[in-house]
Amino acid sequence: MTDVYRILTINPGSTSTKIAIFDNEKPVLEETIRHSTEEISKYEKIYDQYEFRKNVILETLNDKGINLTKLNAVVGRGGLLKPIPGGTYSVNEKMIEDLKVGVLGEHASNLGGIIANEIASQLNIPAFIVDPVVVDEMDDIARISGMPELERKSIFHALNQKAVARRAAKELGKAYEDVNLIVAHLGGGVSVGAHKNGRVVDVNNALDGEGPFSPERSGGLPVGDLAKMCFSGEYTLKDIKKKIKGNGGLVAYLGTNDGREVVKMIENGDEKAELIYKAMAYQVSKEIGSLSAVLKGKVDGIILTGGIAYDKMFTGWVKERVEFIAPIMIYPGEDEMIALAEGGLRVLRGEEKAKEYK
Ligand SMILES: Nc1ncnc2c1ncn2[C@@H]1O[C@H](COP(=O)(O)OP(=O)(O)OP(=O)(O)O)[C@@H](O)[C@H]1O
Ligand SMILES: CCCC(=O)O
Repeated sequence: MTDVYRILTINPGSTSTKIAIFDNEKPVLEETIRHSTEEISKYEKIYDQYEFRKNVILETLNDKGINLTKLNAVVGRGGLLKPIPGGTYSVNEKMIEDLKVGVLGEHASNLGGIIANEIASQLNIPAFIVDPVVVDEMDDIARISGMPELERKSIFHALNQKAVARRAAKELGKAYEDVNLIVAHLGGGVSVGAHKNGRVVDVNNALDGEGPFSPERSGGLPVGDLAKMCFSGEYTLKDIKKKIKGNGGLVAYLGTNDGREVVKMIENGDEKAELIYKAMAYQVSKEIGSLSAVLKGKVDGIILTGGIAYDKMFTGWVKERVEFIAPIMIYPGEDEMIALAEGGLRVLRGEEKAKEYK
């Protein structure tokens, strides 16, 4: 009987691949392998990066003297699969197929399950993914957009949102299933979710033009004007998509996706930077307010997380607008690596059965 489970976790992001080794919940290795634009931009599709990313992971583990045969499981961040409820999933053939083709689109995390599976199958141990970006627990009422051809989709920072929500529930002395929380993940993308008794019943699609604008995404837009722009003949579909995701938000207004740069601009007296950064906080606050209506005002806590939650000026602006709703809890950064390990551990310990992706 194994007391200590050793788990390798893999989290591929747009500019880095994070890996970690955990002995149960204890991290024994945490590495962020950065990828330069030159390294990444030569690959047309996310799947084309597979060999490159797998090799840098294996080289890093080798350099750190990690004996792979001691691993009990490999857990990857799941990608743009078909919509599924939250939880831990065994990697299977169907999942690999969908991740390879990018059944719902291209995202670096599509490689998480594929690489986890490759490493695990060589070692004859299980491979899992946990709470991928397509976790979909939305209420049916939240799917209605106002245009029957377009259904709202749940695509968000599910892994970190669920992890910090569980942490907050614990701090409130309750089970996640017994609380109502609003979680705002403030990263390169921004997602704000209503967690009602353990289910994310409404959340903005953080990848595709919904919710607040973010460091590099436009968020929701005035649609009539957007439609005119699309048919003006000045832009291709690719141009417009890039304006929504990649070159939107802070990048479009201020030329940077780095919140720390914006803070410096404001400290140097840049009034435009202050207006735009404040507008981002204003939109995040409005989104939180709208989700308080989703939860009928019964909100146990509002959680601010992600990289921008390190910035006290930004969280202060949000706090002053929404603290009348519920207590504010700030968890800067993300808990993604430990969340991956914990998802694997719950299954290895028999506390939860791994779900099957169909
Ligand atoms: N102290 C800080 N002050 C202001 N902004 C910060 C600070 N630390 C990090 N950030 C900003 O947080 C953002 C990145 O957040 P995070 O690392 O959560 O995003 P990501 O992992 O790249 O993307 P995503 O969370 O959307 O997957 C960047 O704009 C970064 O500059
Ligand atoms: C949508 C969640 C992940 C991201 O922002 O890239």
